[in-house]
Amino acid sequence: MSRRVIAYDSTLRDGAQAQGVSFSVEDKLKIVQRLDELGIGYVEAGNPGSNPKDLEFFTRVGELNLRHAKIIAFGSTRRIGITAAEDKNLQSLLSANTQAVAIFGKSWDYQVTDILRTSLQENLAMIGDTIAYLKAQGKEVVFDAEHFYDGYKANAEYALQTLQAAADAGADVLVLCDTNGGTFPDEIFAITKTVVARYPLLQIGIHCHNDCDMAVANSVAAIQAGAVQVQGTMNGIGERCGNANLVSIIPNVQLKLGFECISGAQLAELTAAARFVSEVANVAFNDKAPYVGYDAFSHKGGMHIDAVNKNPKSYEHISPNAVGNERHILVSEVAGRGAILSKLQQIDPTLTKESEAAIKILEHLKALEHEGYQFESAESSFELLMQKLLGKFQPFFTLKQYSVDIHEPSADGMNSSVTVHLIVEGQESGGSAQADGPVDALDQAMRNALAPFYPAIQDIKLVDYKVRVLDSNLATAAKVRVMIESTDQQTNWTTIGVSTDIIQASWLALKDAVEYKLLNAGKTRVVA
Ligand SMILES: CC(=O)SCCNC(=O)CCNC(=O)[C@H](O)C(C)(C)COP(=O)(O)OP(=O)(O)OC[C@H]1O[C@@H](n2cnc3c(N)ncnc32)[C@H](O)[C@@H]1OP(=O)(O)O
Ligand SMILES: CC(=O)C(=O)O
Repeated sequence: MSRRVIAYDSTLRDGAQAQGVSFSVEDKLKIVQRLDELGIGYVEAGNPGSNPKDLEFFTRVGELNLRHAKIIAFGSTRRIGITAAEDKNLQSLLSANTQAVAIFGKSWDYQVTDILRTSLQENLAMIGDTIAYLKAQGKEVVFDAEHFYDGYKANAEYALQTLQAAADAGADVLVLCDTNGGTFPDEIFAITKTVVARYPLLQIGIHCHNDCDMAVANSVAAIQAGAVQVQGTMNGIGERCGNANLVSIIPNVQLKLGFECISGAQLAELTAAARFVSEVANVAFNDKAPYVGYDAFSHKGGMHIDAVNKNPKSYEHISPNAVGNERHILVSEVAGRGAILSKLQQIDPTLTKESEAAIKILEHLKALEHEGYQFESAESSFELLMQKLLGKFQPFFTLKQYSVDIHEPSADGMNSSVTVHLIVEGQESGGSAQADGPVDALDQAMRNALAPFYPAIQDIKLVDYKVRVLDSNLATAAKVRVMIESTDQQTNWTTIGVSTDIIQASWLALKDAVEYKLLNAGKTRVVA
């Protein structure tokens, strides 16, 4: 039977120590619920002695109907020279009313003398008294040995005495912390192995920080050395460079090392959970994140795409489905025919890699990318391009002319007036609009001209508009690339335009956005 590793999440405690992160009570409750659904064993949810928000959270978390996660309240050992019962922070910790608590204590001699400014003996008493007191209140106690690895390297005998004080007082789990994140995996492995051998009856845990970009590797090394509890945060958010990223650790230990951590069905929720937490934390999601990033299974090189089409294992270390992610085939100047074939076959199933059309479209794609287009992020423009080059597309409208008038100072914020003349269904149709920018006015004027013929375009909303200057050494004569993301509330799609004129680049991207919507709304215009 495979060994079980318990995932212990500290997103809401150590993650909340990340620069720029501040969770509301509602945020915390939502995240706890999601972590519970993911099968996380422990959720360290805050420090009740720290602030009223965390105290309120602990009064409300009982409303959730949790199935997996035990909620942990976190705090430090008692203050110097008082009893545990007299310590206000410990009283707050108890008021959180959780079944389990985590206590951190110093295990590096220098930290005791220089930071706590007390004797090594008093620190051992602080650890022992605190844990004994919490055990007497019926708590399950996790002891975080802060700076354990640095402490062990400086004074192994004392670092081990701190663990012994915790074990003697009845701690249920001894967690070895690489608090400064400066230790390497070989050291973590060797030191953890020594501790695991010393405490065969106690659970040993690992808590790593990412200051050398080693936190995941270090956590995995500790598990290989016998640790059974792994602490970390979702997406690795945390103090300084962050904590060990549970989103990488869980699939690593489960899929690569064969340990049991969460169920297969829960693992398939990992991508959605990681993105959810990032959204709630208001931290930009890392598209390059292993396992769960958008790019984790994106293939761009033509030879890679050809191989993945033949057998996904050729360039994928696991199936993206295992972690709830998906494969993306990117179309670009480094693609080959294999990259565009499946897209071409959706339009004309008779096409093959050897078809003249496949070769022609690939050449056209590469020429446009040389001009500044970038289709990997604008697949809708590429779909239209394929339709057009295959002679399958009949225009919904053609442009006769547009004129743009930008006037400053603006009257009531409307500085741009646009008139658009289109040919639709063989008739001329005009539209005009005023807005607080020329692109918005152009968009509205085009819709006004088209709405009588195609009411569906009223559903389209602009979600994002990005401009990138392509050859900046030409200053104002440079080409610009405009990318527009649109939505009709059901799907989102991105289109692109490139020109030396920003209005024309925007027009090209807007026109593609509307054509794509019309094409997909009815498909009536595609020639059979
Ligand atoms: C490695 C980690 O991430 S540990 C967790 C760190 N997390 C946090 O600090 C976030 C929550 N912290 C807080 O809200 C506040 O620091 C509080 C409420 C806990 C304490 O606030 P204050 O009483 O004003 O103290 P302050 O934060 O300035 O200083 C920390 C004190 O804790 C003491 N301390 C540090 N570690 C420990 C410990 N393991 N056991 C007992 N006391 C400790 C320090 O020596 C210092 O004491 P001093 O004031 O007598 O010098
Ligand atoms: C306990 C903790 O957060 C640390 O040592 O890093």
